Amino acid sequence: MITVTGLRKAYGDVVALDGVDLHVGKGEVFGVLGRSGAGKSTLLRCVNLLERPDEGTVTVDGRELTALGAADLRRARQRIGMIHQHFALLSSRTVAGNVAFPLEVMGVGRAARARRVAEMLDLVGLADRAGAYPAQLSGGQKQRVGIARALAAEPSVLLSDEATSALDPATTQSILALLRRLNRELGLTILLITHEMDVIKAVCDSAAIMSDGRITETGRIPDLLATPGSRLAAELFPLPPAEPGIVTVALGGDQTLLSRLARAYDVDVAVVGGAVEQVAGAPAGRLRLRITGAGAADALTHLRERGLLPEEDR
Ligand SMILES: Nc1ncnc2c1ncn2[C@@H]1O[C@H](COP(=O)(O)OP(=O)(O)OP(=O)(O)O)[C@@H](O)[C@H]1O
Repeated sequence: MITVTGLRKAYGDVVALDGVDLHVGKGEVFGVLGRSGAGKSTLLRCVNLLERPDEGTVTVDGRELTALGAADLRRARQRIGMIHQHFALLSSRTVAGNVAFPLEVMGVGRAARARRVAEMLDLVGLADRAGAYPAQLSGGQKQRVGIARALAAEPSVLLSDEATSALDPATTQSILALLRRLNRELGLTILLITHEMDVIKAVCDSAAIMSDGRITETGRIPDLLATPGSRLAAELFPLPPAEPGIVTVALGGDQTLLSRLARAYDVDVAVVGGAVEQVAGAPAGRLRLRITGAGAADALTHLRERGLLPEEDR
């Protein structure tokens, strides 16, 4: 749905993007994680061409944006919604007026606009606040307005620029849950940038780490958890150094792995440490295990062959 190749962008001597390749599949929630200054915002602004890259291509929903002229680009951009850290609402307009704004720009008629605004406010749970002004809303409500506005023109892609960074933890979780629901119900593809691990854990199917204008790691989160030396896995699920005789097992979608292992190989499996949490709605993480008994070596071979011993080769 989003493909970026060889993206470069410099501001004078500062190289913000240094050859970025990225692919976000249709219906995926994809998170780009990185420290301040890594180039995340620049990447997001290049994806909808608010910023023109010096080199490289950006393709969204089958159209190469970097090859379009101004008028075509304006139309293509309508298929890309965006939400912002500080909401970027118009303070002189009501909630309904803010959501209607992109539809007015597109020339949608009054009746269709009103219908669509009501539908969007219903979708984000703000039907009763249509006449309120942004100053009368909480941060979470403001971001819901931002989301309703971003989706008003029925985009296929939503870009999220640190959308929960200004919100408290409980509100953050409710906004992330809303994004996940919109992803499921509307099939919306979401590309988000964040510096928060919890955001990645809560909503993302896939993630990339960005550092100094480059993507250093990318993949589906369960795959990264099973990848030797993965920095993302280590940051998502930090574990102390392993002791001798203890193995680290990646836990992905297979929740009955350990009981089946114990039955099949006649081994005892002791959990001596680990970090497991809900990742995009399913349990995932890493476990530290001591596996003993007659079939221990075969059990380890079974895990190794399935690529579930990510720390073994390090
Ligand atoms: N308009 C600009 N003019 C000059 N330099 C810029 C501009 N935008 C970004 N930069 C520089 O490019 C680099 C990457 O910035 P960018 O904002 O993309 O990083 P980021 O990962 O989003 O960080 P943050 O989370 O702090 O916004 C930084 O060194 C930044 O100072």
